[in-house]
Amino acid sequence: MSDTNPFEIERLGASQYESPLKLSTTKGDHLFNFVSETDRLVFDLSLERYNHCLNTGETPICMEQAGPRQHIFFESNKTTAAIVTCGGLCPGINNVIRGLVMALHYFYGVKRIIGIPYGYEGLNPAKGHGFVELTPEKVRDIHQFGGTFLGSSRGAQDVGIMVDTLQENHVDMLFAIGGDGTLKGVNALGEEISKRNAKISVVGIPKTIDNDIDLIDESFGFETAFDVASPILRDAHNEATGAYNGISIIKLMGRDSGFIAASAALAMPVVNFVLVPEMNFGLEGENGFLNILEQRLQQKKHAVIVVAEGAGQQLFEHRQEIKDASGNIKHEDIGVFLKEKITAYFKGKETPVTIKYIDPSYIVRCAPANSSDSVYCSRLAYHAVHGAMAGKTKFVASKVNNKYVYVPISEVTKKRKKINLEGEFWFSVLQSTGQPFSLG
Ligand SMILES: Nc1ncnc2c1ncn2[C@@H]1O[C@H](COP(=O)(O)OP(=O)(O)O)[C@@H](O)[C@H]1O
Ligand SMILES: O=P(O)(O)OC[C@H]1O[C@](O)(COP(=O)(O)O)[C@@H](O)[C@@H]1O
Repeated sequence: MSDTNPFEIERLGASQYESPLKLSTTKGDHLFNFVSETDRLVFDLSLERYNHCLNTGETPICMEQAGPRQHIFFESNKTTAAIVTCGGLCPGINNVIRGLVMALHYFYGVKRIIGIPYGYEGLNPAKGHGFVELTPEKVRDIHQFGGTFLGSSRGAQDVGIMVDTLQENHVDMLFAIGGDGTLKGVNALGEEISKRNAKISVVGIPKTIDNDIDLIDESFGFETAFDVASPILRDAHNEATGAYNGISIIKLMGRDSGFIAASAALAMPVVNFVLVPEMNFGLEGENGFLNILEQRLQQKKHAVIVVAEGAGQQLFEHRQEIKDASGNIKHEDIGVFLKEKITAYFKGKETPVTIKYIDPSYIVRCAPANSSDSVYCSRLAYHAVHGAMAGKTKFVASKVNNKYVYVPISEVTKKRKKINLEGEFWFSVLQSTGQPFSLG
């Protein structure tokens, strides 16, 4: 946020050009419904956040209504835009790329759009990836596919070198599609750009299937993730019921937050246990997971367990902290661990069980976006372009309390969003599964 007014989204300068936006209809041309620049709002605090601010005296977060501005900062036909995708894959990345290119080209007449290959690595010339020229023809069909058309990467790059690359290539605006790490990167790029007094707008479009970005309603692709996971759970249930004391264990992604596992279990209510990183559960003893599972088998003769990859890490005795190239902790394999523990437990009791272990993590992550996410991705992309063209910088385009808004990047990277184990969402999961409130 700017030093002068903590409520404002940063701007590169005063908007100077008339927006070229027009909508043609058979009834004649009419202008877009522009969002007034004086309509800066501190709005959309949830009741929970409102109470938090009241109790702590914290300043409410400024969000601006997203949408086209009548006066824009960049002269469209002299503008160069760049797009980069970083971090793990997620359904909908290609829809966002496509939406950005179409909006830049058709809404504003931006002629030069470059794709940065392989994440922030592509902004380091030493890596030799070059650039990809992006046109409407090139991106026309990419929304039909999962993954990212541009490629992605993890790992730190020198911020100074990246800004050098942007300046040397006359880039006016950079759109970075990524999660927590990417957005921190956008912020760092924005700081360096300000130091150099350069007029480059940097914009984040939050992406992660873990749905762990703070403040925003949901990250795109998250809904597709549990949509894709649902039939897998259905079939895992068929496997479990097809054998006497059948147990299916399905591992889903969720490094620090268990939203995919919990939502998938609600979407396909055949699940009996959901284990998420937010829980601190034990295996042994009367209330331990193994005993509760045994009771379940005695009553129903089958069980379906969904486990998020970051769950139960406290159960590993000699845990080594291994990190990926970006510094994210790589968790021990809780799925395989549970399978072994359950096998050993029932063997010790001479109880026959049939265990099926299913890990669809990467299949879920690289699926194409479903219709609902496709709508969301297009709208996010259009709003990101409107904000950048108006000269706003260091913001994310997103949806908060069901409204499209611009939020200062620094506000969404302060902490990760997690399931509130005292909240209605988690209680619904417990009610749906019949799982006890605490395990062990
Ligand atoms: N504080 C930071 N400053 C600059 N770049 C960062 C920062 N944190 C992460 N990055 C970079 O952002 C990229 C994506 O981060 P990563 O954590 O892998 O994925 P995600 O964006 O999905 O969380 C990586 O290239 C990483 O080095
Ligand atoms: O194996 P990879 O590609 O490093 O990714 C694994 C991680 O990526 C995710 O899918 C998403 O993580 P990011 O938000 O950091 O992109 C996590 O659920 C998972 O832990």
